[in-house]
Amino acid sequence: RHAWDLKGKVSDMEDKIRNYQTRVKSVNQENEVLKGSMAHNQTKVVELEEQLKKLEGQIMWGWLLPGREFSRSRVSRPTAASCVQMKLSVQESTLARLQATLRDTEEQVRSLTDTVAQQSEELHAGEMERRRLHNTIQELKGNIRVFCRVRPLQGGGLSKHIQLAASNNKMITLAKTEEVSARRSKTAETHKSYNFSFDRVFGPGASQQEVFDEISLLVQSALDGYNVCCFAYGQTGSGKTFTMEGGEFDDSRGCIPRAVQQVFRAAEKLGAQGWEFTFTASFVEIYNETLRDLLYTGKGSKRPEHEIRKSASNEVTITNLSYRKVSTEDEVLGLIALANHNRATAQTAQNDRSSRSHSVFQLDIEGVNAGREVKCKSTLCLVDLAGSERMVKSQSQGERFKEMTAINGSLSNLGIVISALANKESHIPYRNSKLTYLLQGCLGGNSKTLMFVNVAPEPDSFGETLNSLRFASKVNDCVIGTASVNRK
Ligand SMILES: Nc1ncnc2c1ncn2[C@@H]1O[C@H](COP(=O)(O)OP(=O)(O)OP(=O)(O)O)[C@@H](O)[C@H]1O
Repeated sequence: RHAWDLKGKVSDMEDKIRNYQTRVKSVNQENEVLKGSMAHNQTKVVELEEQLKKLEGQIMWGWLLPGREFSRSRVSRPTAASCVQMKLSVQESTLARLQATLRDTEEQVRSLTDTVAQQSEELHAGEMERRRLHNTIQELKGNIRVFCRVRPLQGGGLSKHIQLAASNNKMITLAKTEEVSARRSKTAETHKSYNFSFDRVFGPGASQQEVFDEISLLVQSALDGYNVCCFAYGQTGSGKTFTMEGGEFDDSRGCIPRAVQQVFRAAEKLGAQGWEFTFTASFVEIYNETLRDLLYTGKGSKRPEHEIRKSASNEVTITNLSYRKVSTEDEVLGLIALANHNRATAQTAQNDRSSRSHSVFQLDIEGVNAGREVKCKSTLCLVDLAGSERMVKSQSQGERFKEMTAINGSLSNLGIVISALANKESHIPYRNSKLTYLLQGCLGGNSKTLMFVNVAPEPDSFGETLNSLRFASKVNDCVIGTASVNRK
């Protein structure tokens, strides 16, 4: 392949991965068959050994008490003795046969054990190779990706000012026709259109499953030991929460519950290859540059304050935050429900608060393959950002002004951090906002980042949509360095 033929390389890699997956599947099946036949043989060995013992007992019995069973019969002693002799020799030859079978079976068990060990070695090598190939594909696709998602109009369909390219699912055009005053109080029409292209554009008809299919590869990367951060950006009501959390029905579930399901299912499969995972979940809200624990269950009056801290090993933690060890999908879903309850309580106290706060769900993943002394550690971070509308539109005052300043500050700092990372600047201003400070482990060189830009299709959202798409396309232009796996 030519060096520029990234698509070709991706498709080669995908073919390779498919081959590996088929091989791993068939090795797994062979393994199962071998294990079954080994168990069968082992039972047979036990049976044979028992038979052997019985026979040996009988022989001993025959030697010690020759003719015992014939003593009361009418058969004469010499005949009885020769009968016993015959019986004994039959038993001795059976014994010899059984001993030979036993030796054969033991040999078979040994060779099956060797085969199982060799196949589990191959399986492990296959898994490591799958991880390498998977990561190469992710790197070819880019460590920062931007997806655009257009929400359906209230009554269905797509508004006239938004056009999506049917050919490649990657382009979106915003078009506007305006009347402008011309000479002698006449008016003229001007037509303006703005084109944007992203890694993927989802139209209003895209299902939650279709959207998740695109990010599930990144979720796999999180299990393979890479930090992954996925966030939804867009104005209030554009579909961020729907994309991240989704609705209550099975097919309307969003990225967070689907990602959690994938993580637990994949971890269970890897368990068969000796991997053991531990998961820690946390859920935090950033409102007006203040952190709030969404998994807090204590008294409202005793809510602690939180600070972001960075350890010597550059790990970001939050003081007094609930870090919950979880081991099943249901436990995490329970925590998400608790977070929603906590958010709803704050929402009643302050109208529309959730639109004006960022919510950050983090799942810390630690994997150990004790038999092979391999470890990996990563964080999957899924963020529903605050509404991105500009200050001018909301004509904010007082408390609202403070909120808008905090939101605009943190969102624009997010853009600054991403572009500083892309430009490989020596100083990355993570500390300028709580959001970037908290996300610093999941942004940048050692991570894979995905941004959703959510778009509302209503004509009166034109300005905000244009603004969001401009921000997203700046992020899209960033190429962030190669992610490295957190493996020991
Ligand atoms: N793709 C979609 N398909 C169907 N309904 C959607 C879609 N996206 C969003 N909606 C609906 O549109 C409404 C607004 O969406 P949502 O609450 O997700 O927006 P948001 O950007 O998170 O807003 P906020 O900033 O207020 O939290 C909701 O009723 C949601 O169910």
